[in-house]
Amino acid sequence: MIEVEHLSKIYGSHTAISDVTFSVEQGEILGFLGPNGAGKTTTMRILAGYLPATRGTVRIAGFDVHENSLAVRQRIGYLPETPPLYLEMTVEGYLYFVTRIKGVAAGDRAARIKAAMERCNLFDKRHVIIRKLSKGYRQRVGIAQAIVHDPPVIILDEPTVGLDPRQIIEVRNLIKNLAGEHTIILSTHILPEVSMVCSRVTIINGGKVVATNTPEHLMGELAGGSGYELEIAGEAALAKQVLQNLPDVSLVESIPAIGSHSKNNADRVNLRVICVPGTEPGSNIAAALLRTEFELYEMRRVRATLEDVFLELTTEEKLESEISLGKKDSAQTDSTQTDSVLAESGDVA
Ligand SMILES: Nc1ncnc2c1ncn2[C@@H]1O[C@H](COP(=O)(O)OP(=O)(O)OP(=O)(O)O)[C@@H](O)[C@H]1O
Repeated sequence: MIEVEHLSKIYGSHTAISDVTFSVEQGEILGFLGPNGAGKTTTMRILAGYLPATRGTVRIAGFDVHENSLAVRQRIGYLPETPPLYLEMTVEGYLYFVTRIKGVAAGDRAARIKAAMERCNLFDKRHVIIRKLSKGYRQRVGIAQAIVHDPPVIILDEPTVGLDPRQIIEVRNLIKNLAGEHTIILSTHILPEVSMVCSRVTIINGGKVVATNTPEHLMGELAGGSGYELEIAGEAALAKQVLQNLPDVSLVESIPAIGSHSKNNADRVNLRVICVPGTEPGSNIAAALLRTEFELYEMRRVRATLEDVFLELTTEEKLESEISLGKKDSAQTDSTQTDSVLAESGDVA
């Protein structure tokens, strides 16, 4: 439904995006994720036909954005970072105005406006002047204007930015409910938004696409899979040898004490076992330890998160050649660019 190929945009001497390629299938929600300045808004504006690309092509529903701009505009709904609202109009009056400029047939307008207001939970506010609405309601009006002509494709640029946690949940639910009937591309720098709302994600950094896949695949493959943390009594070197020989175990390493008992018992050993992505050798690990008469005091699952993937792909300095579950902490400390992303993700999760 959306095909973006080798897209570049150069502002003067500054390359904002370079060779960006991805596609969005009919009915799916693609998250376009990247840190500040990565090129998200530039890409969204080119997709929506508001900005010409320097190089590359965008096709929406089979139409080239550059060559068939009008046909594309009729088929997309676009919510820019700042919704284009006329503050002195009522909600209903504004949506009526939008249906007129989007070319909705006169006989269909009332029904389309009612459907959009109901979808966005705005019906009770239909006679209210937009200036008097809260930011959350204004965002709903922004989404209503993007869907009022029932476009097959919806482009949303940072749709939850500046909203409070309750409004964020409402807007995310609204977006999820639009999927299926509509194809949606959603730009964001908020990690939980992607896991909660999107079926696939394209990660952009420094104007370049660094990964495209499902959140689950990215977490499983790129962040090195999941693992287990163990507290046992016995000799660390021997335990490592036993565990390293098990199928589906890719790495065994010592870690600092994971519980207070560990700190108070000199014979306790703490280990992290990293597994081959997609495998679950937990029961084999426990059985092997008990068979070799190690005492097992604690065993817990550690899963890689989308944050691990995001940090790995968007942190300027590569930390180590191999990603391991243990790298997350050091990555968070080293990355200044992604601190705000992580702080924000914590706020709203
Ligand atoms: N009109 C412009 N002229 C010159 N440079 C620009 C212009 N618009 C954006 N840029 C630059 O292009 C790069 C990408 O900007 P863009 O706004 O697309 O990023 P973004 O991922 O949307 O960032 P944010 O999350 O902060 O909105 C940035 O380095 C930005 O400074």
